Amino acid sequence: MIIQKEYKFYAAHRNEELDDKCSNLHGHRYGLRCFFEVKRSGALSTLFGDFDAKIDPYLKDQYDHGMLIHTGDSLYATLQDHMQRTGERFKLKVLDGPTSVENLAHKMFTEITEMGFRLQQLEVRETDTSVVTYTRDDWDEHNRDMAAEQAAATS
Ligand SMILES: Nc1nc2c(c(=O)[nH]1)N=C([C@H](O)[C@H](O)COP(=O)(O)OP(=O)(O)OP(=O)(O)O)CN2
Repeated sequence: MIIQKEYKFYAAHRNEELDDKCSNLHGHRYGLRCFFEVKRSGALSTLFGDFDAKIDPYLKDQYDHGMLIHTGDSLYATLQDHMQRTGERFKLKVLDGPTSVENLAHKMFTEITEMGFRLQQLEVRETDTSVVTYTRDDWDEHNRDMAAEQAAATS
């Protein structure tokens, strides 16, 4: 059985690798639609509130009104330098790759899985017209690709 739950957060980002408007620092209202695999026990399965109790604070603490940033983006070093010099603290959500919806979906699929939920798929909406549907198969393939890249880098 699948339970669908929807969430949202606001965050800044840019994609420094793209040679267009997306390399400008800008913001989105990100929308998440989670498809959770659950098991029924009697009249109920996982309570809707059990998802919210973990996912709402996770989004508030780690993503909402923060900035998604790639460690390889030159802006990351600049922001770190600024924080060190001024003592000011920015809420940064650090990704190992560019902050595309595809990479964000991988990170969030991993983090929600680590909370103990089993996702069948995750939809991540970046704009009014663009949504990425990221399945468990996509996640498995992404993990395999990342492991292979890491092995190649260390060999
Ligand atoms: N496959 C992907 N394509 C694009 C991504 C991405 O993450 N994965 N990201 C972007 C940009 O970050 C951008 O913010 C969104 O771009 P775009 O859809 O072109 O923005 P619009 O303002 O045209 O949105 P509308 O809702 O269509 O007005 C680009 N591509």
